[in-house]
Amino acid sequence: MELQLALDLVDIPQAKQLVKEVESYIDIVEIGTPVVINEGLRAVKEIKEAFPNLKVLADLKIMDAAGYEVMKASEAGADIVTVLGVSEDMTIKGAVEEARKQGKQILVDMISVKNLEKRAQEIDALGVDYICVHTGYDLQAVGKNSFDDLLTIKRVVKQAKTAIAGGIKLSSLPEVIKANPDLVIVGGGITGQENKQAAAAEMQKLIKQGA
Ligand SMILES: O=C([C@H](O)CO)[C@H](O)[C@H](O)COP(=O)(O)O
Repeated sequence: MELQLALDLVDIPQAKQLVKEVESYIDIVEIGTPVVINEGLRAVKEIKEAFPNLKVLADLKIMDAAGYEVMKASEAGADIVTVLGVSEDMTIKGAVEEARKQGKQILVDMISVKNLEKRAQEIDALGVDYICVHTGYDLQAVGKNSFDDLLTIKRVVKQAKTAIAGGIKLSSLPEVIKANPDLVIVGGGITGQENKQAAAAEMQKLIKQGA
């Protein structure tokens, strides 16, 4: 099980400082959608250059023109690029095709997917690398989480790795670990803590011990 740090509400210098603090405790650093909106793919490039040993995920949440966008994110240094599960199969196929050409990976974000069980099976058959259940900020604000959704994809996904994102904190991490996803994505659960290094270290410890 891997740990991904999601960076959403920072600029590039703050992102570098944050990653420096926690780099020994994480496997993947996510350049979050708001960072890409504010800073562009330059943020992906600068973080990959500064931390070549970490995998970098570009959270583009692609909805169309995936081949082109995966190509641009790959050129910037992304190892993994996100595409939305609600997009057309053609879009997801285009993303996978380009990722294969570039030697990169695709994570499909299932945010806002209505029939999760059916769509997860369809997307799994398209050859993506990760399928991720995700409760975004707007639903987190009304108390939702993706723990049941994780159990659903764990049951039906056969090829892809499984991932979970959205509001995961140290207190809820043991419940997530019990469901055994391949990837746990944490933003505010680390970046919102006073001692970010301690939070990341504790999360890595729980993940390594399996609870
Ligand atoms: O993808 C995300 C969100 O849509 C904003 O871009 C976050 O990176 C993801 O939710 C993880 O962050 P936390 O919810 O703060 O753990």
